[in-house]
Amino acid sequence: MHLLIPAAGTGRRMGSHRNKLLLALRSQPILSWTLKAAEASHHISWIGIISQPIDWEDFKEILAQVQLTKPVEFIQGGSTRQESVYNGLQALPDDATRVLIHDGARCLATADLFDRCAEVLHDCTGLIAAVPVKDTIKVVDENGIITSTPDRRQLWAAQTPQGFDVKLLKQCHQTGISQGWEVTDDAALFEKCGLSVKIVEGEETNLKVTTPQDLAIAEFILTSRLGKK
Ligand SMILES: Nc1ccn([C@@H]2O[C@H](COP(=O)(O)OP(=O)(O)OP(=O)(O)O)[C@@H](O)[C@H]2O)c(=O)n1
Ligand SMILES: C[C@](O)(CO)[C@H](O)COP(=O)(O)O
Repeated sequence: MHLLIPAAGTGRRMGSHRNKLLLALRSQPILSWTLKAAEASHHISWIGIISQPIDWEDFKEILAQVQLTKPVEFIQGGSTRQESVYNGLQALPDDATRVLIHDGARCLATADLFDRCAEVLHDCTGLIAAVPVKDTIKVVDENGIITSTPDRRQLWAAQTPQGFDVKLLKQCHQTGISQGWEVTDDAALFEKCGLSVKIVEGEETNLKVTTPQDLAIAEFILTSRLGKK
């Protein structure tokens, strides 16, 4: 199974002056943790890191340190996540029929989650990892007034990995470009094209490191998982 890792962001919400994936989490760059999980997955056989050339030197150092046994390629990122994934899809090897896409910033995803998604992807053309929403969610208008309270039983928080049939996802991205759609994940393109996307139970700990608070929480989760050493 081929894996694309969008890693070309800037970390604006982190307030970081560099790519946030270079920030340390338990003394190792955030991206190292994502790569270690991908390395430990039984199903992933090829990794494409979608990233900006300015980060390539640092990312190469991370690769040297993590000592991946799987083939890795750098793919130039775009100015949005959507553009970055588009570039990643064009760079996939010809034999890639299914692809998993996993944010570099979701550095706590386990190898087990990658493997469960890869297994489900044999029998469907679109899936995402997601968890049921625990909060009561309010829909609010521009005046700050609640307009509705959706039934929580139908709400799931989207995560990555997200997995797709490569040919279909390429078509959806192409349609997205021609229609001017701007989306935050690939499942949204699939949905807008009328294609079905299956939910795979994600992991509560699979947070996206977006803000300094997330980094502190990730540190806590990793320390509980690995011990204090
Ligand atoms: N042009 C972009 C923007 C984002 N990403 C990647 O998409 C994932 C999810 O994006 P996000 O957490 O929003 O990362 P940033 O764009 O770095 O953060 P921010 O939006 O706060 O600037 C990250 O792994 C990020 O590196 C990407 O590959 N290309
Ligand atoms: C793909 C994603 O991680 C799913 O939760 C997310 O949509 C990435 O974009 P965001 O704008 O940082 O939420």
